[in-house]
Order: sequence, then structure tokens, then C-alpha cells
Amino acid sequence: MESVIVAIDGPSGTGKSSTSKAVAAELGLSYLDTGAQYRAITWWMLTNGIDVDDPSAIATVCDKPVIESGTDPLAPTISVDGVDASGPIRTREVTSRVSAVSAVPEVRARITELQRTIASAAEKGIVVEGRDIGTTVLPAADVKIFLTASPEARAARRSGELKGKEATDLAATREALIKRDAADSGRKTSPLAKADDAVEVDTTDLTLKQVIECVVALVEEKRASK
Ligand SMILES: Nc1ncnc2c1ncn2[C@@H]1O[C@H](COP(=O)(O)OP(=O)(O)O)[C@@H](O)[C@H]1O
Ligand SMILES: Nc1ccn([C@@H]2O[C@H](COP(=O)(O)OP(=O)(O)O)[C@@H](O)[C@H]2O)c(=O)n1
Repeated sequence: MESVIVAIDGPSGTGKSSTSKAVAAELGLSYLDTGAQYRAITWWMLTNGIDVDDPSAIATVCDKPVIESGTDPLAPTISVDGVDASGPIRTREVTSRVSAVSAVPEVRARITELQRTIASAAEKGIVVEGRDIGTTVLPAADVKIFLTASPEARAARRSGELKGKEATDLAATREALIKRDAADSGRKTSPLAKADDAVEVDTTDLTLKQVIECVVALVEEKRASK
């Protein structure tokens, strides 16, 4: 069977990661979480004392960290300079700083190149999730999906994941999420956007299972017509 490239974009909490992993596992494809790569480079900047409010400081050093992504959908990994970064990249500090780092054009150029290399190495194909996959990273993807959901649904899903000290109330989670969406959609270089030829799926009232089934059906339809 020919390889297939699936791009899944959308704002935070719309179900990109859970859907992409499940679809990739079901169809025997690789999986790439591009948000984890932007989080990883942000974590490296923070731990190395780089001022993340200074785009030129970020641009100067952004080629330094070695970022590696494991693409097995059942056990995805992310490491920086050989160190497992899967835990530290999910802290609130990284989450609140990642939009500033990911807006720097030099960072995007570097990470985009990495993403294209990973996608072209995936023999059977790959599901790549992010913000600009269908528009910029892989504009020739076979299937493009843009997931949406109401801010209320997204905030409820996200705050359900936070535990203990990091747990905030729903309103604070909603505010932080809306702020990040605005920064990601408003930046100059490859902002969060739906590609003209992407299929938009509003997941507000859908279960995760329904979203997975919908995407699997779209991919199978595309494969049948290839
Ligand atoms: N359709 C859905 N209905 C309810 N919960 C969902 C749905 N899709 C995802 N979730 C849950 O919402 C949370 C955020 O999903 P995730 O896949 O991480 O979103 P994203 O990658 O877009 O930020 C996860 O806890 C996930 O299990
Ligand atoms: N293709 C991508 C993916 C993520 N990002 C950036 O990385 C951040 C974290 O992405 P993520 O997918 O881990 O975020 P969540 O949806 O998991 O909260 C986003 O807020 C963007 O600033 C990006 O700019 N382009």
C-alpha cells in the first residue's frame, strides 16, 4: 500500500494528540507531535537561561539543542540533547512561554525542516499534528483535518488533565488557552490556520471515538481513491 500523509491541525484541547495517536495506531502509521518539539526547544531555552522575551537571543541559539522525536504512536518520545523531555515540557511554565518561542521565524524554520525530514522517512506514512502542518509544513498532505471545539469544552478537557499543584480553576484554564490561541493565530510566520483544503471537524459534541472514526474514514476513502 502506498504511504499516506495525514495533517491534523487545530487549537489546544480540540483532541489533536489523542485522535492522531489512535488513528496512526489503527492504520499502522507513524505519529509526530510537533507541539512537543516546540515545547522541547522552549524548555531548553528556559533551562539555559535564554530570555524568551528576546526573539534575537532565541534566534541566535536555536540551532543548538538536539531535538529527537520517536514516532511510534503507542510510545511516542521526545528528547533534548539525549535527555527524556516528556515530563518537563508539560509544565505550566513551558506552556505559558511556548507561543513566544514558536513565533520566532528562525525557530520555525529549524523545526519545520526537522518535521519534513521525519515525515519523509516514514515508510508507511505518518499522522502529523500541530498548528501549521496543512498550511506550511506538509502542504501536499493526502488528508488534512482541522479540529475545533468550543473554548468551554476545550478548557474542561484540559483542566481535567491537570493534577495537584498545577490544577487551576476552569476560568483560569480557559483564559490561558484563549491567550495562547490568540498568540498562535496572530503571529506573522505560519500562524495557526485552517488550510483551504482541510476538512473542519467540530468536536464539541463528539466523543473521542467518534472523532477517531471520522478521521479513519477520511483516510481510508483517500487511500481507496489513490
Ligand atoms: N471528543 C472528545 N471528547 C471529550 N474529551 C476529549 C475529546 N477529544 C479529546 N479529549 C480529551 O481532551 C484532552 C485534550 O486532548 P488532546 O488530544 O491532548 O488535545 P490537543 O492535542 O488538541 O491539545 C485529553 O484529556 C483527551 O482525552
Ligand atoms: N505546528 C505547531 C505546533 C505547535 N506550535 C506551538 O507549540 C505550542 C504547544 O503546542 P501543543 O500542541 O503541545 O499544545 P496543546 O494543544 O497540547 O496544548 C502551541 O501553543 C504553539 O505555540 C506551533 O507553533 N506549531
